[in-house]
Amino acid sequence: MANKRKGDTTNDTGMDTKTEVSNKDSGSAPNTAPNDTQDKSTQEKIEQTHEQVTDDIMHHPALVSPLDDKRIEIKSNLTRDSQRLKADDHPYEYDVVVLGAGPAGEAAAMKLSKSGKKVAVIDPREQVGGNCTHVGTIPSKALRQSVFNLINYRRDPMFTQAMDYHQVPLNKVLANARHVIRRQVNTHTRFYERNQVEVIHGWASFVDAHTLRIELDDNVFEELTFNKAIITVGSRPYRPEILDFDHPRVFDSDKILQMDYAVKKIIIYGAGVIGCEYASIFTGLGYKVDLINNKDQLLSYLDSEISDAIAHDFRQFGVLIRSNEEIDHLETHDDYVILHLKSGKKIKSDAILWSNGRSGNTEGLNLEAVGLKANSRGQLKVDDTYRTDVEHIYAAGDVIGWPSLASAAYDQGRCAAAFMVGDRDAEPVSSVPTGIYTIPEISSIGKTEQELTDEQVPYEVGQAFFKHLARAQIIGERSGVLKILFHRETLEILGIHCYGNHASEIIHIGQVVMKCNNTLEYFVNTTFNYPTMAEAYRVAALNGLNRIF
Ligand SMILES: Cc1cc2nc3c(=O)[nH]c(=O)nc-3n(C[C@H](O)[C@H](O)[C@H](O)COP(=O)(O)OP(=O)(O)OC[C@H]3O[C@@H](n4cnc5c(N)ncnc54)[C@H](O)[C@@H]3O)c2cc1C
Ligand SMILES: NC(=O)c1ccc[n+]([C@@H]2O[C@H](COP(=O)([O-])OP(=O)(O)OC[C@H]3O[C@@H](n4cnc5c(N)ncnc54)[C@H](O)[C@@H]3O)[C@@H](O)[C@H]2O)c1
Repeated sequence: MANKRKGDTTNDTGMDTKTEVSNKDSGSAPNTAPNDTQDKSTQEKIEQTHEQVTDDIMHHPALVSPLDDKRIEIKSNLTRDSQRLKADDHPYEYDVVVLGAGPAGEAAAMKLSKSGKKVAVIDPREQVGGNCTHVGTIPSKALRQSVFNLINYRRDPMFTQAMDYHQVPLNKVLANARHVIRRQVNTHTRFYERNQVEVIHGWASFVDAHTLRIELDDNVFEELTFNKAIITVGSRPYRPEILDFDHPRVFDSDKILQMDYAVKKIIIYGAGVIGCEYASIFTGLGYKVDLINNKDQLLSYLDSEISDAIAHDFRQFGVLIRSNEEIDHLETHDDYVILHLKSGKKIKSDAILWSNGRSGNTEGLNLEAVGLKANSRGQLKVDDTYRTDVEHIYAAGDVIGWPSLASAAYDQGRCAAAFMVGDRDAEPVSSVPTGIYTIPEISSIGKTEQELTDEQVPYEVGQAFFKHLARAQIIGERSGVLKILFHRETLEILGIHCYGNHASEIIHIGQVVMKCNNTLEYFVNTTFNYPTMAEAYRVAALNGLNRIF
């Protein structure tokens, strides 16, 4: 539970108490003030709130809801007025500075603030949320949802006939994503405001072990001093020198969000998570896709049955998977590109999306000034407490490499801060589920069949195919499977692998059961709602138990 501090304006439900006062003023809440003194103080509070509302509008003119033109209520002046005392004994301006306002930075800042530290978060973007909100997880998932809806409309005979379906440019399909981003920014801005974390917009680089230089604008710099720092600067697409990303037909996962023309055919180079998710998005939009994989299997770290299933479905939807291939060079023309592969193959297409890896954003940090060095992918090495080789500097999120997921980045940031403030129960992030938002989704936790076979663990498999589940039939899910791998003697659950829509949600039921050290019998001895997708666990468990003799 967070420490409640003087000046904290949130109550225990997370609601803003000043907003409640404002509601009373507008007559929407019952007036229960019992005496004159309280009436007077309520009136003062109302006036203060009105002053603050005007102040907020002046300082955050952009924070107006796009849907109803209502000002987003935030408490901007709390940060400016905060008279927070530094908890630590040191001569610096801040207890901790956090470099980067993505999920890792935000979680670190919230934990530090709630532990009573004076914190500043620095990020060059005008808005918080990091690459996750602006170019990564959020836009790609919102885009996927729009495409998913489009696919369902097209399958429905009622709409197929009514809709004159043409190829739509990607940036048009992104309209919904823009709303989601805006809402996410508003939500996260309030978190910073309410937790009195100062957000400074600029590029940070180290001057020495306790000083940062911030580029606020072109050639406008400011310096600040700090006792400790957490580096959460995230990552960006890796751009090999042989490609010209300024060319209008050459894209990476950031630039693709601006694609303003429709294409018929696209090459996706790199069949990792980003490449596979975009293969689903593009085929959903009706594009033909050449997916270039430098390995022999798609997403080879997945259970091979699941990996085979996605490859099979991709082919059905018009993706041509080219395995064990490597780029030689790319020929660019005004309205097409030709990819030359080392195997001698040539592929002509309207555009190319390069989705082969990411690099940590450490280049501009002047790490030498603090005695740190990033690896060849721009990533920093940390120990189990997220501490770098320099004692007072920690790092979390994409910049430390594995697993490079928003889900884990948030937990890593919080844990890094917890270790920094000396929480006894802090634990490093170790077990992370996979959630891949292809169409259909893939999600898994624990070991794969290949791993268990290599380790000579006597396991058994329980399966449930979605097509047999009542709920799946009702909602029209035709493909999908849930696989539970369990120890055939102890019935311990060793791995859960799910392929099909809602897989990324379904997996968490199994994750909890695993985490609580329940065996496969839990799913048989527990009554599930019917009809649900969760019923897949009961079906799979029974299927597995029937294999035991
Ligand atoms: C297309 C795509 C889809 C994805 N989908 C998913 C998904 O579905 N699920 C999932 O869990 N993960 C997904 N990810 C991964 C996820 O987005 C990242 O793991 C996550 O954003 C990492 O968070 P972070 O806090 O480490 O950094 P980021 O989100 O990268 O934020 C870092 C911030 O630091 C700032 N910064 C950089 N340099 C400096 C500097 N010198 N000074 C100050 N600030 C600086 C950056 O501007 C940025 O705002 C996806 C990624 C991509 C690219
Ligand atoms: N749903 C999700 O969870 C989701 C969705 C999209 C992206 N992501 C995250 O984004 C990250 C990037 O995904 P991806 O598909 O681009 O690639 P990837 O990390 O899967 O790697 C693709 C290939 O590029 C190579 N590579 C990686 N970084 C490199 C670098 N800096 N220089 C040279 N080669 C490099 C890798 O070895 C690999 O062969 C992944 O780590 C993934 O976790 C997650």
